[in-house]
Amino acid sequence: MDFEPPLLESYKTLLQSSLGFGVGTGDVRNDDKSSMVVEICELPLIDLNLKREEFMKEIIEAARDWGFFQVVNHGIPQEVLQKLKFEQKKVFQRPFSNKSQGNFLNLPVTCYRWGNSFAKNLRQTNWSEALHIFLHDIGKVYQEESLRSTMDAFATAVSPLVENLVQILAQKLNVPLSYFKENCSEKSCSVRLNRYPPCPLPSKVYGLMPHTDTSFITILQQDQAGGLQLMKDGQWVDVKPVTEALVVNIGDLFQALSNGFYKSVKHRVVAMEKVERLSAAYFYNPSPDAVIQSYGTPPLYKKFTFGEMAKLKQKDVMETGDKVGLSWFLCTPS
Ligand SMILES: O=C(O)CCC(=O)C(=O)O
Ligand SMILES: [Fe+2]
Repeated sequence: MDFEPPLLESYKTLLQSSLGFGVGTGDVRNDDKSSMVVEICELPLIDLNLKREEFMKEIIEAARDWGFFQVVNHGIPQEVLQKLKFEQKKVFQRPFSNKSQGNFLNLPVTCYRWGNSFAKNLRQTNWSEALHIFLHDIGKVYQEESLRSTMDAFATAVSPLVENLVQILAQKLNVPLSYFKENCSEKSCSVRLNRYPPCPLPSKVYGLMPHTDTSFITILQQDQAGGLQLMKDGQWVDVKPVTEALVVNIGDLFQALSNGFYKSVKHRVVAMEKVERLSAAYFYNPSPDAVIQSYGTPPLYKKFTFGEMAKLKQKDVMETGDKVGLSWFLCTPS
């Protein structure tokens, strides 16, 4: 299994110190009272074949109340999604030495991530590996033609869906209709392929640590393994996989733009002992110089550029293992 990243080895010190001090239950899934109960519940499931006014209303309500929803009849051919899964499985089976050395697939060195080298405690662990590719870099993967063309087909198919969704969400606000065309492009959006290997200590670490996405919105394809959870009314809730559905979630930028009307909700992936899990996320981001302002009175957040936010995030993650995110820009700091 020379493709597996040495996750256990990398978390050895954190695991040993947690055992030594016997912190709480030692189970990251129950790391605060609010997370003791995990309910199985179904997110709003929205059919994009309904009348436009009907699904628009459902989308706006779900983004406001949940920050998450699932869509069916989304227009992405199942064949593209299945092919992506196949290619994704294949690419992660390349030897770890190959994946982790710079220039993997002719991509920038930061494209491949495994575990979390900044983790300061077990709540910041990721039992996973990921390939994060900006759309304008997909062409660089020319030596792996089937992976390149499949990622290209995925990005091309998701693009009209994501543009449709942001227009619907923006219509409710006073955001100029040209806002997204002017600020978001191929250069700024990205795809992240995630792989969660089976984990021998699923109660000690996360598959993916709790976080909010920095994007405007994220479109996610998850497989049937389950494990994705979101925070709803102070409790962790399972996002049960629905065949042929895609998960959509609001990111920090839309929360800011909507003056807090739409919610960027914390989510995480629990580690699983027996099964491998794959997911693919499409992040709809603006260019670094895009100005994000809160459309609402009084504004909750000061104006900021996406570049400023990204820099702060990087600094916070390096120093503390986690990001502060939008709170940096609150008009009245909490
Ligand atoms: O794998 C998942 O289901 C979630 C992935 C995710 O939250 C992310 O990549 O930001
Ligand atoms: Fe996420």
